Amino acid sequence: MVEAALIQALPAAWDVPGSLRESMHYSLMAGGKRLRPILVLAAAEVLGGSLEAAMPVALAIEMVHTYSLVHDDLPAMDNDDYRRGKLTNHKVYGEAMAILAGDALLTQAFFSITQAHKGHGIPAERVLAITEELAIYAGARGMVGGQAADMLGEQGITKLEELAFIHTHKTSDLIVFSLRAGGHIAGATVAQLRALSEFGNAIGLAFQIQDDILDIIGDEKKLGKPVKSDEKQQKVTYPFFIGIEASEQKVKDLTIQAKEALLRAQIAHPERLLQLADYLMQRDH
Ligand SMILES: CC(C)=CCC/C(C)=C/COP(=O)(O)OP(=O)(O)O
Ligand SMILES: C=C(C)CCOP(=O)(O)OP(=O)(O)O
Repeated sequence: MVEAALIQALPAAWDVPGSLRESMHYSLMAGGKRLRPILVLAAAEVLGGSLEAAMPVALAIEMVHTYSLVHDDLPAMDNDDYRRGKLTNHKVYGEAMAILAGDALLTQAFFSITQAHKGHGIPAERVLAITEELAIYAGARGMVGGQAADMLGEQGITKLEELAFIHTHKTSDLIVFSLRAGGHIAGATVAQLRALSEFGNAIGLAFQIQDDILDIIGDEKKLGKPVKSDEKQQKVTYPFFIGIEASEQKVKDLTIQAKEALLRAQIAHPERLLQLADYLMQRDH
């Protein structure tokens, strides 16, 4: 469903310069795992919300995530040549167009969110809450702040708490947003939203630690991006601090913690989200 909707997210009728459209389309359709949009849909589903109405928000978060990866790969940041098994955006379209494609995807995400109200009748106050939360979780107080702390910290991080701050904002915040946004679509209560946040914070941190473990022991072909990239950039990660075995244990503990948070909330059928937590922990791709 997500793939089919993403293909239509940039209508041909829109008057957009050709190479900008191509550059946006290239990264959006490069075939990621679509984890964040799936979390939006799953959170809406477990709370009895409509998947169709959640879709514009699911697309929005994939646009924000894709922009963040296009910019993360730039020479000024991680300077990576491959992403999702293909050449990175700037390697194909040049740095200027990669920056602009990222900017345009971020802006387009806010347009997409409005369509949950305009096209699907989700009450304006819920869509307003989603818009406000996207600005917070993706911006300076969220993902951009986490990325900035990552860049500023690079080799100077000496405490696990500093690393946890980076991971929480760089990675968990978009995951938390995705879950809460699905909750808002379905009209979640404050307690349910809190449980979704706790679940998201725990699986988000587990996901980033797993990503850093895979950077050491993973298979480049399965991952679609170069391994040993953290070592090359001398990045401080959980495996660097506490070793691979303790990091693997931490991923397991966080997954249990995430599931417990969800089970404490009054959600009749949380199965879909519980399955996703297990999938993330076991992922090797
Ligand atoms: C505002 C910006 C640019 C945010 C980027 C956020 C982000 C999660 C980047 C990927 O992290 P990573 O470098 O740990 O992952 P990967 O190994 O996929 O590059
Ligand atoms: C936060 C991290 C670790 C960046 C990569 O995210 P994903 O692993 O979800 O990337 P795609 O599947 O979307 O390419």
